Amino acid sequence: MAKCSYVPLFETKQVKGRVLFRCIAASIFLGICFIVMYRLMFFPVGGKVERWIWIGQFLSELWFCFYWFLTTVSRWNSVYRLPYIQRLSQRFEKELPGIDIFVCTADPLIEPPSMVVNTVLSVMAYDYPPEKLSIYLSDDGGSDLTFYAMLEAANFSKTWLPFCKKFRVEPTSPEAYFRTASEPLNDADNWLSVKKLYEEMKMRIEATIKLNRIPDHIRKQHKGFREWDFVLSKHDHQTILQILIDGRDSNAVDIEGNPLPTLVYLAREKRPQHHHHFKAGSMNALIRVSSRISNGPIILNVDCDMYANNSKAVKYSLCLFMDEKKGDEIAYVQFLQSFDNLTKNEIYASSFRVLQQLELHGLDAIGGPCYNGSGCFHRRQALCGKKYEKNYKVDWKKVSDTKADESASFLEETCKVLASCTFEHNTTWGKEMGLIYGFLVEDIITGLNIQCKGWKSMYLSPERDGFLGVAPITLLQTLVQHKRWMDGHLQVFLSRYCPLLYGYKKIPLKLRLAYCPYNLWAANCLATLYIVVMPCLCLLKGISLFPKV
Ligand SMILES: O=c1ccn([C@@H]2O[C@H](COP(=O)(O)OP(=O)(O)O[C@H]3O[C@H](CO)[C@@H](O)[C@H](O)[C@H]3O)[C@@H](O)[C@H]2O)c(=O)[nH]1
Ligand SMILES: [Mn+2]
Repeated sequence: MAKCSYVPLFETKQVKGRVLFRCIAASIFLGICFIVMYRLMFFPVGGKVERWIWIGQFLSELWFCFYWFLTTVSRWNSVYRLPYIQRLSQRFEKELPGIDIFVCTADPLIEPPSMVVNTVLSVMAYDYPPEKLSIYLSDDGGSDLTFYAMLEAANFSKTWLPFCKKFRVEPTSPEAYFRTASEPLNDADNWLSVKKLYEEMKMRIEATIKLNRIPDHIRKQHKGFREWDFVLSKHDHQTILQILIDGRDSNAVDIEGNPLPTLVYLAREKRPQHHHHFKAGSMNALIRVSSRISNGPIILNVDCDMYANNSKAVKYSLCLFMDEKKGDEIAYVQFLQSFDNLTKNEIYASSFRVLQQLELHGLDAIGGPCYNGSGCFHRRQALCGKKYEKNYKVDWKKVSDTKADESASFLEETCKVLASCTFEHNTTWGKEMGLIYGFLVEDIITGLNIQCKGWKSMYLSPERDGFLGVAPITLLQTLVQHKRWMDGHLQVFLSRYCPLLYGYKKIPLKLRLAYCPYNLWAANCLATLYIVVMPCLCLLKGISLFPKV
């Protein structure tokens, strides 16, 4: 392609309202100056207790000022990206790369297989050539119930994919779609019959879950069930790998004869004496297994509780990765995460609106958003630990066709070792390669590490949300999640990966500072507790905190 004909595949725009935001920030800064002046000028002279309380308050206030400064860094300059998928289709019609999609699930009781099925079907139905999509489900629950649900999904996809195309279904999760859509005027019979098929499938899955075992007549339907004869428990079993749909097989077609995406079920080996490293461990096993089977240069990671809500998301992300000028330095493209179970007043602020709609756009302007675990497209090489080198260029023609040519059963057997407990021994998996182990927020630390290797990341928030998930909505769920995140972030701050030090000379200072409000989220509790408790105690004791007039 001639260089002079370069037309960008995406544009970067400034978020509106910056001037207003900066005026408000300036006024807050002025307020802070007054507070500091007040604390210094009216320092109590009499009374030892008063003096110490005063100092405590002053320190708490200084902490909040510092925290405000950190958050302001990430909000100062916000940008958003505008991808042009028409240009992408025109330019790369034949060279679109393979996409490997990883869905993680861990427990059939907490994450019901009927939900997992919906997530898997939603990503199978992306508006993208199906022969270039490979979906991998990692089942850390090692459950034959989840495996059975995947068989049902594989079967239903033969109807669902052509249906999505015909009726331009959005969202492509059947549960979410049928919840709100009503039948069209034309071809209502067909529409209703597919809805019925879906409901029957859902009922079959739920009945099996209720039964809590796979009935014999179903067990006979697939060779894969025989694997469970050797499963001792969820924490003690061999690798189970089954290619449920082999996209390379010319017989793997939907009811209209179009090819289907590849669908793979993986339950990596688990043994009580080996640490499994939670989601990071399962992602790393998926990276290795997929590299043998489909080896897509781009990997999408979604949690099983987050379905694809925008069928164009793959193409949107490719507009960024494949842009000739700016694409080659991007390691990952994080999508805004939204939730479809939010309560009206959202009393626990479970959707993290300020983070999602403001701060991540700000981070995007100063080096890139963090990796948030779900709804994120990765460049395989960057995720596998490659450092960014100047003038690194991808030849999309070369990487677009890298599938294995061995038979599915051969692949099933030979890939098992890649997901075994001992495979990672004496390797850099979990340290330099793949997702990093040992942190409660493996996503954040992995994203930071990738950025420190010279890569950029970008943030996408299309008008129609890319992904919709399930947020905690009860107090208990919220406390558990927030505590885990706070712990995880503080752990990052206190580790050798502390952005301020680890990122020195690797990422911009602004980005290092912008990571800190999240890392120091837990540390806020000390100042907050002081400010909340002390004045009340003083009131009870009759200690005056204000200057006498
Ligand atoms: O041993 C495990 C534990 C969890 N998971 C999966 O990891 C995902 C995230 O777990 P969840 O309990 O839903 O955590 P959330 O707090 O909702 O997840 C957010 O925060 C996590 C880090 O704390 C990230 O891993 C997630 O991607 C991010 O969406 C789910 O799909 C799980 O199935 C596994 O695969 N194996
Ligand atoms: Mn979740």
